[in-house]
Amino acid sequence: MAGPDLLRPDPGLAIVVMGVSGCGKSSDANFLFCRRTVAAMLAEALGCGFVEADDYHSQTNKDKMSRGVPLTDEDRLPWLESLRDAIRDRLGRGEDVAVSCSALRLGYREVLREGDRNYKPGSYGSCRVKFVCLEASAEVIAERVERRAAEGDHFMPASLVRSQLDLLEIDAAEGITVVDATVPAHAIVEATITQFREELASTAR
Ligand SMILES: Nc1ncnc2c1ncn2[C@@H]1O[C@H](COP(=O)(O)OP(=O)(O)OP(=O)(O)O)[C@@H](O)[C@H]1O
Ligand SMILES: O=C(O)[C@H](O)[C@@H](O)[C@H](O)[C@H](O)CO
Repeated sequence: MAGPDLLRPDPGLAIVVMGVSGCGKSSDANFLFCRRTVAAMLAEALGCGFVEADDYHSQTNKDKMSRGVPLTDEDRLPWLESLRDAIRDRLGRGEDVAVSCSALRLGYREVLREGDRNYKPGSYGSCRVKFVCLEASAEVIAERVERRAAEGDHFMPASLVRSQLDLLEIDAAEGITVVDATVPAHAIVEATITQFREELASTAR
């Protein structure tokens, strides 16, 4: 007879695609003429939910960024907490979820890791919230954001790229995989699924 552990649903896994504005979290992978994010492609491949962090910003935060003023930690906290709650919701139901969020600093990622109710600060390995960081040179990022702003496609101005790059920090102890943001989005998605295959709840097996 199955023991209680076997009757419990698999715990879900949250995979956060992170990095500075313009790194390609919302890459230009065109699918049926729609712009798809790496995280959205990941969600589709896994058959799980998708959370786009930009959708969780208050209008005040968006207006501030549009004016070329970087957000402060105080501006970001309620936004990060709402993302944490969205992650907690999915993991609480035993579901996987793909998230697109800059998550530039360790402190910001710690808020998101609290989406795993069992998370103990610093136990990165056992946390059900994982991060994959897209990285490209400052020149590549600036060029992408300038082009995107010129196309009138996004509220984030190129003038904020420097502040984004200055904030980005990853602690080696976190064990975050840093991915070359100039490779095609589908390759990033495939590598990410391979990396987390064992930990994913019910999909991509
Ligand atoms: N692999 C790529 N090769 C070439 N251009 C890319 C690539 N990935 C993204 N871009 C382009 O770079 C620009 C910025 O990318 P994107 O909007 O995905 O960034 P982002 O990380 O989602 O930024 P933000 O956090 O500001 O939303 C877009 O115009 C996109 O088309
Ligand atoms: O923490 C931040 O400074 C912001 O969240 C930005 O990263 C934006 O969300 C994003 O880059 C614009 O789309």
